[in-house]
Amino acid sequence: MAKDPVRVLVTGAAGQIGYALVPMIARGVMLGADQPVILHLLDIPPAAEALNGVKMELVDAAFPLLKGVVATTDVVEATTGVNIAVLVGGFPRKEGMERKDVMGKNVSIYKSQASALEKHAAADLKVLVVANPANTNALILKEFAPSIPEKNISCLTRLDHNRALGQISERLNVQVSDVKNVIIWGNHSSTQYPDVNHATIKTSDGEKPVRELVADDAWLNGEFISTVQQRGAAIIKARKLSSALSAASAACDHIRDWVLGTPEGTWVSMGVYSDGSYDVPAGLIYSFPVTAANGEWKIVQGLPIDEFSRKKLDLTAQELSEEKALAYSCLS
Ligand SMILES: NC(=O)c1ccc[n+]([C@@H]2O[C@H](COP(=O)([O-])OP(=O)(O)OC[C@H]3O[C@@H](n4cnc5c(N)ncnc54)[C@H](O)[C@@H]3O)[C@@H](O)[C@H]2O)c1
Ligand SMILES: O=C(O)C[C@H](O)C(=O)O
Repeated sequence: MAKDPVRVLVTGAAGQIGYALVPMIARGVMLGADQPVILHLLDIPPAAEALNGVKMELVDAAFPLLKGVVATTDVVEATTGVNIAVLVGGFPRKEGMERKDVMGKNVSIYKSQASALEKHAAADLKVLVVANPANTNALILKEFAPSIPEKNISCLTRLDHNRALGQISERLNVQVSDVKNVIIWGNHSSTQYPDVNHATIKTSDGEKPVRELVADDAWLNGEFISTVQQRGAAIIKARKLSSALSAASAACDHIRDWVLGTPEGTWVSMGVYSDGSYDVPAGLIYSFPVTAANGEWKIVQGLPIDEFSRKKLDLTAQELSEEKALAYSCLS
């Protein structure tokens, strides 16, 4: 029997990530090739005409899985009945700006969208915040939507995770699909800690540690980390626009693994509400290694953390605590 359609909201749908993301969702990349979807697209009035153009193209693409498109500038209409919300709407960082510069503009959007989602979305709503500052926007959303379970609110660090896989694959000239279990800890910002201490590569002799195969700790502890941390800025410098196709693809990976489950023996990185695991302060949205099954994620427990890593986990937690305070000061 055909499945009932899932309603997926994309905010900022007239923007560049939105333009890359909505066809992926309509093709089944996010929820599977047998899952019909109804797309809810929200943007603000100045972008209404462009948003309508996106809707026209979705109709023109004749996606078999796409059962309807609601394109609107009305937050209530956009959020009504949605099962999944991918929140991309906001102001992106431009060349030379730090994420903190976009804080004030964005957290107030997330406060108001929290209320709309709380009132109008489906009871099983899962939220992915993409717009920066992604962790802190997600935290504000959580705090201003107290009836949405905290386990249903997340932010995107899968792009950073995928970037780390990509760097290892390039360095060793191996298939990216043979690299797994890197971790992004902390903030989706330049303080994030891309950690390869538990990462492995599939070889003809079984799985081998990334550290052993790379055999260059100076690179792994230095340039590798800074390349992943600074990749967003490098894309902005090259494109004069922030990453879009890779962000859209990562958003699909994030929701797919959350809803359909992570492969056996594999974890991914998700920004989720901290419960104090790994001595990360509770009450932050922090990126952890997670596995998922039956639509629920779980933080991978018990990984040994060495002294080098500990400092980096703490540094990015510190930044998130400061962002939280700054967000509240912007809202008051
Ligand atoms: N977490 C990540 O990995 C990651 C990666 C790339 C980009 N980003 C962030 O994603 C966001 C979107 O990036 P983009 O390049 O698509 O930007 P963009 O400017 O092209 O698109 C943003 C869209 O949001 C709309 N918008 C603004 N306020 C809104 C509101 N209140 N409600 C609904 N829509 C609203 C704008 O009109 C615009 O169409 C930015 O904040 C960017 O920094 C995050
Ligand atoms: O760095 C940015 O602001 C853009 C985005 O978050 C990215 O990681 O590409």
